[in-house]
Amino acid sequence: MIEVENLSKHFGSKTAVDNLSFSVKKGEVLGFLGPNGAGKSTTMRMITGFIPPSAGDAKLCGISIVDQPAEAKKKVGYLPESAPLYNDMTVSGFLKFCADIRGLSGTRKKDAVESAIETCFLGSVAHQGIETLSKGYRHRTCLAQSLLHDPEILILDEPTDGLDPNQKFEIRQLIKRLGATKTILFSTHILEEVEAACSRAVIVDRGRIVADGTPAELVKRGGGSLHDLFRKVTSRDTEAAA
Ligand SMILES: Nc1ncnc2c1ncn2[C@@H]1O[C@H](COP(=O)(O)OP(=O)(O)OP(=O)(O)O)[C@@H](O)[C@H]1O
Repeated sequence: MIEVENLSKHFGSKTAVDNLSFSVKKGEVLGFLGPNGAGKSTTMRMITGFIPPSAGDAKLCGISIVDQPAEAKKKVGYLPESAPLYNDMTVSGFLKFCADIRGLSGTRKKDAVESAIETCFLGSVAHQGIETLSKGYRHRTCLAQSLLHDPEILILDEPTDGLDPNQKFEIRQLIKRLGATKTILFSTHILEEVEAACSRAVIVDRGRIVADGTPAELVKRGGGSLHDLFRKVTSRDTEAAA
């Protein structure tokens, strides 16, 4: 479903992503882990076509994001790290606006907006201004926009970042539920999320893969602790920035 092939990104002399290759099979929920600055967001931005790779490619349902970006983007819903929202719109107004951009109209647009509102539990705030929403609802509104075109693939950049424990739980449950029908790649700093929501995880460090396996395999490799494995295979942020 997602095939990342020798993907690299250089910003000047800085190599953010270094010849990365991995694949995510249909129905997998892959956790994308790594310390700050490891290259997770940059990888996700390249896979979703927001920035061009310096080298390599990513295929979404077999379609190259480099050669056929418009077609490939149709296959994917993306929740960026700092998702843009229009504060002066209502939730449903914003989702209708995003549906327009996705090229949906008529009944398809109405159904898509209703379905995204229902899936993300936004019914009670659908007609409320985005600026008046709590962080959790704002977050779910961002997530809802990524679902409008019913993509086969979801790429979520730190979907639980900044949420309170109840909201984190809700988003994890939602990811698990969406994972029943979609292929999901999501980044997180919360290692417990791997066991709670993922069928597989990849740990990156300095733009390279340093571990890849099921949560059980990774825990075993860490001698019973995913935290221990993470500390063993990744560098401190002071080193990573060097
Ligand atoms: N536009 C840019 N210009 C220059 N350097 C960049 C740019 N975007 C990212 N970088 C650098 O690339 C490296 C990887 O950044 P990236 O945001 O992908 O890491 P990350 O794993 O997502 O980190 P975090 O967990 O903190 O979000 C970092 O050193 C970062 O400073």
